[in-house]
Amino acid sequence: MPIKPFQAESKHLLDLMIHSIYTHKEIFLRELISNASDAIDKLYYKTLSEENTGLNRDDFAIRIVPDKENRKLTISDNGCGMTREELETNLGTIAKSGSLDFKNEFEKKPDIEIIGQFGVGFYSAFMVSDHVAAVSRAFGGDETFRWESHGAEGYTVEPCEKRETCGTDIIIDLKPDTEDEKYGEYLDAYTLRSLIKKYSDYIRYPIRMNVEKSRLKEGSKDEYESYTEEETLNSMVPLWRKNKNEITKEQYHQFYKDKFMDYEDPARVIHMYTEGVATFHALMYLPARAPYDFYTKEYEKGLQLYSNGVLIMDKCADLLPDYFSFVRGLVDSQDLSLNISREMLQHDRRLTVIAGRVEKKIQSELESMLKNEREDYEKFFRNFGLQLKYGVYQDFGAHKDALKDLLLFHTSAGEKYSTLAEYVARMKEDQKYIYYACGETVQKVELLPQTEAVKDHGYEILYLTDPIDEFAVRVLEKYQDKEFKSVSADDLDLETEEEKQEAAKKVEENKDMLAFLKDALNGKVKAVVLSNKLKTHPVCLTTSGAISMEMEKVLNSLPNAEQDKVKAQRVLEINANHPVFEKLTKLYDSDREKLKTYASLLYTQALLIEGAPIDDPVAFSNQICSLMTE
Ligand SMILES: Nc1ncnc2c1ncn2[C@@H]1O[C@H](COP(=O)(O)OP(=O)(O)OP(=O)(O)O)[C@@H](O)[C@H]1O
Repeated sequence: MPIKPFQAESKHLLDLMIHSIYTHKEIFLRELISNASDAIDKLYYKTLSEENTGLNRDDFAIRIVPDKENRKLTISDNGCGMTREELETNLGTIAKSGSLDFKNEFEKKPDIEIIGQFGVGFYSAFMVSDHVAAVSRAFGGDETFRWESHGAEGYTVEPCEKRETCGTDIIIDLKPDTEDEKYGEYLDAYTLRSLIKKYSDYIRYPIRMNVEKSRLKEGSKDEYESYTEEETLNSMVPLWRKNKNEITKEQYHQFYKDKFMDYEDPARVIHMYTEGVATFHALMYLPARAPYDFYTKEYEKGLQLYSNGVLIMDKCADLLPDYFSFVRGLVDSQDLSLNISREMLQHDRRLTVIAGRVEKKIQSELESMLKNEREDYEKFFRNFGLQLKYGVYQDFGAHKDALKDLLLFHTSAGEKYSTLAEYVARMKEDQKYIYYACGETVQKVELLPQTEAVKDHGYEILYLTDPIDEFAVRVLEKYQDKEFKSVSADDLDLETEEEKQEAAKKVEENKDMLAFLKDALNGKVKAVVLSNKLKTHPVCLTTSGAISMEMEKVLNSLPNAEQDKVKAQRVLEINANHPVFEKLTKLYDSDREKLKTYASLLYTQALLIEGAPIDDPVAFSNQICSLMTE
């Protein structure tokens, strides 16, 4: 029999398994049992959709056969089985949808993380064995084939003695025991039983094993005899259908990690049962960190949908609003028909009711987390807060009321995150607005000259550092009747009447020079004005109209922004109390050519402070140099 080589990725993975120092080798059993259960599931679907399959749900089972004498462990199922071709493609290659991601991640991680993250499936058998065989007969097929491999060099497939029913036996020869690893333990009934309880208790088909027992000999009072009896080792009740108080935290977490391929425990478990218009169980999780593809187009949101314990859809997107797309989990309802099509499902009123309940539950869990486990919530928010902010903005603000209290912001008050309610509670008595300032990072926003006057009044400022933030705040408009106001707005309303009059006087006195500066800037700004925001800095840029500088940056960075670039209407503000201003007024009287250069310099400086691109960096540098050499 010629040995066929494994596909490159498979070989890589196999090598990893064979030389694994992974401490949880026992998971091989879970992986093989879950494959067996998947294979039965596939066949079970057939019994639902096709008539006269001759199959009966009660006949389905997984069998574990330990053979101590020959150091073999067999995991058998009477599921769909595999044809010769399927044995080759399924076991000779990594055909999983995640294989590409696997390839990319492969190089970077130690084996522990790979094993945990990808649920390496069938090949995990090679962690405990040097020789693995799969004997399989496909449903509807007449022949049985034997796939076998001694490891990374390749595998063979050949016909063999016919199995009685369709299904697969995975036969593994356990490695010899070493000082550190007692592979023989996997033949021990006690070990097998506890591993199955630990990892595979919720498998929906019975996992059976012949167990040695002893009993009093008939007619005897003290003589015992041993006998074997087949026992079902798993309780079969899906975890989500059990009572909360019967489930340990570890079980919840293990279930999550197995099912959703995460190697970290989840941040939170949400388990609910509802009766009434829609009766359903839901088991949902907040991941501890955003999946690597979460903020990409590839990420698909959705909950698994079960009808009475049978999976009918893997990612039912209609069950989750976009702003909760990070939630992983499942919904199981007896009200939904097994054969319901995707199209029909979308219009199913019960599904809408379920989605509504699920959404409310997630919201209230997040609220309670924010209130009672602040640190956890902040960690959650760092991962997924962006999604909530998109939610506020989405659909013209339709969901803003549900989400506004879940938002956190950095503020000028210190390092801690703040909710809007906390900000408002701290507002000074005479403070009319919720002030905000935008920039790339907290450090950069902190340095913005525009924040000077607001801070000078002792008012706190929200620091908006994500591109979506300002859009979200604009959609919110108000919080507890307090309007949001950008520190760059021209109507900050911070001055007293007296200060206002004085400012108006100064504007009047300098209006010709301001008009000259504006002209000198050649259409780059809508106006040049005397600032009411600056204390120590000479200039800053603000905007008039709906588009701010930050929004200009965001909108122009969108993929389709190439043709119609958005431009904020810029206003150059000058600090009349700064020595530079005095210089400007002098130049207005003595050297207007030079004043033009100064106007250009000040404008470029303001752009730099704002983190906006400057038109001509070389000209700017030349201007500075000629000033230096004057
Ligand atoms: N007992 C079995 N009966 C029928 N097909 C099987 C059985 N075990 C494995 N297979 C087939 O081999 C394929 C590869 O199995 P493997 O465990 O490596 O990956 P997977 O089950 O697809 O993914 P994962 O285990 O990571 O969820 C399966 O997708 C399935 O088609």
